[in-house]
Amino acid sequence: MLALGKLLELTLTDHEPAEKTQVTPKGVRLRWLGEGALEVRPAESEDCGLDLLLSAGIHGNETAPIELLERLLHGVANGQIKPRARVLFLFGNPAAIRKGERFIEQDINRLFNGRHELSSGFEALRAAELEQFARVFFNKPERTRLHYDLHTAIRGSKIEQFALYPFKEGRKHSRRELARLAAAGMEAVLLQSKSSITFSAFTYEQLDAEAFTLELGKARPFGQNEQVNLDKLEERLVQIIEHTEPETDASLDGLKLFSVAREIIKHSDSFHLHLPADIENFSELSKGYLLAEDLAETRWVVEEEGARIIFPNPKVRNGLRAGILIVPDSGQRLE
Ligand SMILES: O=C(O)CCC(=O)N[C@@H](CCC(=O)O)C(=O)O
Ligand SMILES: [Zn+2]
Repeated sequence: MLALGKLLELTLTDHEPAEKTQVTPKGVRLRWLGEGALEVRPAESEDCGLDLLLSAGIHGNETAPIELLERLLHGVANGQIKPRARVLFLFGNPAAIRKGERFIEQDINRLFNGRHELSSGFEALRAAELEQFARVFFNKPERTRLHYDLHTAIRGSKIEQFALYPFKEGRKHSRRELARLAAAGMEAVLLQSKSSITFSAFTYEQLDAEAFTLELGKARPFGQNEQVNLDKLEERLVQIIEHTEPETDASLDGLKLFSVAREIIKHSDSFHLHLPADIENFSELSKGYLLAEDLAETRWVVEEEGARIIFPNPKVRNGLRAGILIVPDSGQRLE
């Protein structure tokens, strides 16, 4: 296998490859762009016009998606996968991946869309660098742009695999992309209703990519991911890369849709979340339930019918989201 196919090994050992570009016997070009960043380019005659960004390890302890990208890259480097799309592989937070932690100083996934400029430290610098990798990758006109940012969650979930679809004023969520996600094994999609500071929000809002955060199961250390079944997603990603994807049925039968009712923001150290520590994502909360309290007698009471909670986390920094309250969505505003 070409040495550049070992991007994960290079990243884990903080090693810069001697040879930055390598070409497979079939004319597929692999180019190392920097730490944790590798571009794959098919021969011009094979290129199907899709630019696909695959990122993982934005949170360093979310290893199943990192292992998935490594398998795909090995497949490309040893000729088993025959790319017809340009693909950018990114490992988001190499220092945190090496330590097996979500982040070192601060959560990179709260530093996009300009937030890194208001901050400092290496995670802010890395967020700026990731934005630049994405900006350069998606700068070619008249090509289709797609970004999947792969994650796993801190806690168990009543719905194991789901996507978060960013929001931009005046832009509609695509039914076709949702059908593609369903075919890739996603059981639910959360339609965002406001701008955000995550990586997928950046590529969606600023680079005009179709972009998603994919949540794929529970975060576990390297080599302990046998409970995270990524077969359907892997199969679909190979088809997207090879341009052999079957036409997807545009009906969204079986795919659950949700929208954000409210983001729960932790304002102070007095923030208290009234949920059991082991509560699962998508747990239902009844109307009238006192979800959280904060200083100045702030109270978060559930008012919505059919409300559920995802990503509850009282340990986030003040000013950041400590959970998302979601409600079922009819899908009427899809394009
Ligand atoms: O399990 C959790 O609490 C967080 C899992 C995770 O990392 N989720 C992403 C979602 C990003 C998005 O909102 O698109 C995150 O919180 O960064
Ligand atoms: Zn994550």
